[in-house]
Amino acid sequence: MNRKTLFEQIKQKKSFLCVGLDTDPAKIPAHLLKEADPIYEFNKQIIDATQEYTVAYKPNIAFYEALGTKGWESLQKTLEYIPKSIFTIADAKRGDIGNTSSLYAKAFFETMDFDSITVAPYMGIDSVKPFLEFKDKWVILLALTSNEGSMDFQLTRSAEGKPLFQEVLEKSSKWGTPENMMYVVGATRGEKIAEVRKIVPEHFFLVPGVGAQGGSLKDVAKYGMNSECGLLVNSSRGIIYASNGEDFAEAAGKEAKKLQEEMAVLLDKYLSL
Ligand SMILES: O=c1ccn([C@@H]2O[C@H](COP(=O)(O)O)[C@@H](O)[C@H]2O)c(=O)[nH]1
Repeated sequence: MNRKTLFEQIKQKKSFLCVGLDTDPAKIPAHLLKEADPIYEFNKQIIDATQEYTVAYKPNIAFYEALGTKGWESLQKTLEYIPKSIFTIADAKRGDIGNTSSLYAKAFFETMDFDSITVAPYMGIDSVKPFLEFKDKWVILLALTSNEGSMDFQLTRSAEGKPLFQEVLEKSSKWGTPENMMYVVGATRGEKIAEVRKIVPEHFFLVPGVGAQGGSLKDVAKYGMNSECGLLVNSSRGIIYASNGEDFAEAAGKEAKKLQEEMAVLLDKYLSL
């Protein structure tokens, strides 16, 4: 999917919500466990209940690969079930020497037809470039993550006082363009999002950390929105585990709707959509 189509979807749905499919067999409702593929059945019902409110789905690949062959099958079926108008993110956090990255790109962009993949920047340009060679596919590079440990490296400063995340943004933004590269920026970092926005004014940000991790949607919009929205805000557990009873899909739909309604207000406020 290209940037224009993504922005059209955001305007049409008045939403920049990404629903995270972090589907854990230990957390899905008991009545689904009798199904042949409980993970797929859970995802299918979550997708049915939330697709009206969301512009992206983000399966976290760890939850599927931990289950071996069956997990990969559930992932493939889930991907095929997601409507083509909705942006898909393989949250796989890959990146390796060039020839290996080429095969990761082939796995997620050709063998599976994801629109985008999260990539770690640590190994540098040759580990990222192979993902950028696919038309209308996206690299979502980790820039400033939502976890505590982001302080260990990302926020440490060079002798000149520049934080590492700034170096990553400045350098990597020359590898691709705002048409094929986004950045992960955690919602838990509040006003830091403004610093990132100054360095990369045009790029989309994938923003995890609202919901279960406590980040503020209002702050994300205030500090991060640009003229084409420029945000995909993810919530995983806050939506998909809103209930663990038979009403799980309905409860997920309600949570997604609540976030979409807040997003519609913020889009009106900052973009007059
Ligand atoms: O900085 C990051 C990068 C990725 N994630 C991922 O996003 C979701 C968040 O899930 P919640 O349940 O909404 O907290 C999850 O898949 C993480 O691996 C992140 O949280 N922070």
